[in-house]
Amino acid sequence: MDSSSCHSAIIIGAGISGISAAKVLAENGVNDVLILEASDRIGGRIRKEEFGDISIEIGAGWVAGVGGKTSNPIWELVNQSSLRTCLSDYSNARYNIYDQSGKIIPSELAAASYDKAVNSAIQELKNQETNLGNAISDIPPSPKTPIDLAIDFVLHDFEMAEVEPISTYVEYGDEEFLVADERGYELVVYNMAESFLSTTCQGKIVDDRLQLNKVVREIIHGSRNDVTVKTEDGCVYKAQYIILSVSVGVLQSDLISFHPPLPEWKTEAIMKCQVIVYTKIFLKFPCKFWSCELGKEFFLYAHEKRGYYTFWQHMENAYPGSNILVVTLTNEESKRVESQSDMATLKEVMAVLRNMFGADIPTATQIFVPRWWNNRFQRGSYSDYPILSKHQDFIHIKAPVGRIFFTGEHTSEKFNGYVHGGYLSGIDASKALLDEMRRVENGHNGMESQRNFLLDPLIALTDLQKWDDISVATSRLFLNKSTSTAIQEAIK
Ligand SMILES: Cc1cc2nc3c(=O)[nH]c(=O)nc-3n(C[C@H](O)[C@H](O)[C@H](O)COP(=O)(O)OP(=O)(O)OC[C@H]3O[C@@H](n4cnc5c(N)ncnc54)[C@H](O)[C@@H]3O)c2cc1C
Repeated sequence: MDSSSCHSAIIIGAGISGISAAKVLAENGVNDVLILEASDRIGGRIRKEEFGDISIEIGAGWVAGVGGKTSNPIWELVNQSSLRTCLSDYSNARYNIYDQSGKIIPSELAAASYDKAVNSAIQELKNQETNLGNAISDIPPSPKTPIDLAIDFVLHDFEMAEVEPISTYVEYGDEEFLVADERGYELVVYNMAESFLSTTCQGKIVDDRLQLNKVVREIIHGSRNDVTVKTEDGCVYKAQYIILSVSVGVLQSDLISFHPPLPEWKTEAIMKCQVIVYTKIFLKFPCKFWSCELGKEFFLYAHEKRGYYTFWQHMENAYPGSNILVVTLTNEESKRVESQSDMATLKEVMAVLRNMFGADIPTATQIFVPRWWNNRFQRGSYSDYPILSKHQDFIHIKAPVGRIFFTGEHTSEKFNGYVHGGYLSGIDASKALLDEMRRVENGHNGMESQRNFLLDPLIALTDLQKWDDISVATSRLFLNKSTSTAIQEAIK
């Protein structure tokens, strides 16, 4: 498959959404798909690394949402791949809080602080809902003490479902299973890819339809018949359609330029979406010095700086005898640590651990600090929408622009931020593309198909009643004259 041919579709990105999209197309007879992936592997944010004789998950680690009435599709894929998993019970974390002198905070105090944090989060949510955010009397006091800050961090940065219902847990159940398997969580993506791409008997993918190390830099989508994609190494590809599965962090960056530029409604939706940086730092020790009793897997460190090496997990349940601890940072702390040397981070981490467990503990022999923020193919860990996000924001972030379809976890209204969100969004995007291909095949001309693409976001603008308003919207969509005439006819 050379770069001069025009493919039915090019999929940009080979994370779980790109691969699930490609699989659906292949299953529906669209076989001349080309997948362009910037890195040297598939899986994207599902990624294992060898560390201290085990496989660590530096990206997604858990199947979140298990045990409910409906089965999480990722849980099914994990089981079909026979991946070993381990139930995570966070309920005790709030009672395992160490202060800076190594004392465990009494459980009554911890429970009271937790209740206070939940109540104030609920109050804050009510304020937002009733638009009373400015009423001084209703603003809950912000946490100040180390224990309140530690609990606030866990409640908000770890999406504990006590405050508002989270679709993942409502729909699929509230259990979480850590993938603890040498083959890695990414096996799910590899198995999916191998179901439609050729592989060697050693399981290596050798199929021209997957091109690794292809960094897409430019998408030219002005033509009415095809789209042109240019990569960093100077290659040019053409396709009838594009499925763009890069993260919202990448869309917010200048890695890919669009000619003509994306319409304003699309760029607004992209820029509105928040990106969370979530960093799991792995530490290998010559021996254990922490408790491995039941209910002690997760523990917290209370410090006057919010999120300063707060959330800890030992890996003995997942990998007995591994002597590995994991500490999780988010957002500003993640960015701060990404910008310093691993040795500087090790020094900070050891000072924290010595505060908790005493001066005599051994220094870690290995450290692994993932850098999701500085990775130009990610620019963050996952999307996060404000609790009261509008349905319309999701419609816009997902809506196609001409021949470009959008997918990825950030396009999933219900499950953004999760592996299953990425997986399901890939299926959705391909189904939408297949519908469009069928419409064209059934004799609708390009104009009508274009009209369908462009009406989707218009329909979402529910306040648009009059043609005047539609005209404004069509100009925002960068329509040419003939296409806007088609829309005018369509709405008569
Ligand atoms: C640290 C961390 C922890 C997480 N923990 C969990 C968890 O426990 N449970 C859970 O359910 N989810 C978790 N997630 C979220 C989950 O990993 C993601 O939601 C999901 O993997 C996203 O898949 P995707 O296909 O949408 O995007 P990606 O996996 O990011 O795929 C996009 C692909 O596009 C490629 N790309 C980018 N730019 C270009 C370009 N210019 N040209 C070509 N290719 C490009 C990238 O290299 C990447 O392979 C976590 C994520 C992170 C980072």
